[in-house]
Amino acid sequence: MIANRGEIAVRIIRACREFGIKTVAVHSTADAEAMHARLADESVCIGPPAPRESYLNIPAIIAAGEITNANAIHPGYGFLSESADFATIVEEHGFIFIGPSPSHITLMGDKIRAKQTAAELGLPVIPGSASALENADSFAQAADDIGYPVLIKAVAGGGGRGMKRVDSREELVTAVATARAEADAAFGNDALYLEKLVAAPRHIEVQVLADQFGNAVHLGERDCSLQRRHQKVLEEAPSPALDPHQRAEIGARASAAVRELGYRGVGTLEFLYEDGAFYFMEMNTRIQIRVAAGEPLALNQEDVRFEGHAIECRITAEDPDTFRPSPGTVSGYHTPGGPGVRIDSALYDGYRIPPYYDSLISKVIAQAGSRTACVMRLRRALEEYVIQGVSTTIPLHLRLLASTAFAESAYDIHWFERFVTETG
Ligand SMILES: Nc1ncc2cc(-c3cccc4ccccc34)c(N3CC[C@@H](N)C3)nc2n1
Ligand SMILES: [Ca+2]
Repeated sequence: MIANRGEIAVRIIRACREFGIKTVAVHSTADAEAMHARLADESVCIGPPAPRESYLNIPAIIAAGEITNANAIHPGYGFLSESADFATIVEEHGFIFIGPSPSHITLMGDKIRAKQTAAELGLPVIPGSASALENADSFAQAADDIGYPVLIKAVAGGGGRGMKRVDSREELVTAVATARAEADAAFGNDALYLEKLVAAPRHIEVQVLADQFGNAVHLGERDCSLQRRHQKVLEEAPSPALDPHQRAEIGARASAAVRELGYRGVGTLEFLYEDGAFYFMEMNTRIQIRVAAGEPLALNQEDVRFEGHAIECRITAEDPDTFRPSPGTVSGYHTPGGPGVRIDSALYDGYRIPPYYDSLISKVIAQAGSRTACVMRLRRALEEYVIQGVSTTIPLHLRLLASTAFAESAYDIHWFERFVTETG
């Protein structure tokens, strides 16, 4: 059973069908005609459109698993995928949770413990306070030790929420008070800590694969620096910023850390990268169906080859200049094709994009022998893609691919937000 919707639910259903695994979809009343509900072997309505009454409604999701006799629940990403409570309840009800263990989710949800664990595993971490800080004096002392500018972060935070940049001693007290109130409101936990600000980094995600027999390999990295308000806009592999030596080095450290952690499954280790230095940020983990079935890895690091280039554009149903959401009926739909082009989407001709959920509607992925060829192929695919009836960010992606900064891969995590402001 897939406790999710949209393109990720479609992708999971496709993977299951190729293994001959029966699938159950859950959907809100707004998603009764959605593709994931149609593709699955069975589909169960779990409530009204509001996420807290449907895709975040744990009792309704568990009940759907019970009445369909599901034996495993896959959370996808977002929604309940990083909720330790959900993972625990799923396992308590006798379902396999196809995701990280509740203890791993809890560990990675506590940003201080996650950093301590990463450091113990030999990963480079961002200089900062070893624990949460209480009063203004301890913040002032820690900030003087670290050196301004510093970043105040919520221990229970993540995804960019609850971070506050502080450039001088004068701003510190107010910033701490504001950050504490925001953390309490957002996470019900006002614990804060301090880190040295990494001013203009790239965001690099290293993919690792491990089985429970102690084998772990890394599958290279994705550069996810092009983002807006913590939503990825475009991802590419390999990162244009890394040379083969750096790739091998950070990959080896990531797979060694996962091996040491005794972790099994597919995992992503997120790093900030600046001036040749990596800094561990967080670890996202998934369990692949095969590894969940307990099969040993069929490959070792020497078998892993890095060839060519791949770029993924994440298309949203938003106005390409104002980013105002643009739900509505897809009145005409034609997907690009040809060699090296993949479309991951739940759209179809006549589909009604609901206003209740996040605006990602499609991922266009191009692969080619070089970055230049990949950009040409991706542009051709985006120009071929027809989505009528709603606004999409396809024009913005074409502008991004045509920009000099992109061609020269001269961008950091902040560049895209400036680019849309200047050229919007
Ligand atoms: N010490 C220090 N310096 C700079 C940082 C910059 C970010 C950050 C800030 C803004 C956008 C980002 C996009 C991708 C990755 C990181 C960011 C950051 N994040 C964003 C979400 C959360 N994973 C941590 N932490 C940082 N920490
Ligand atoms: Ca993450």
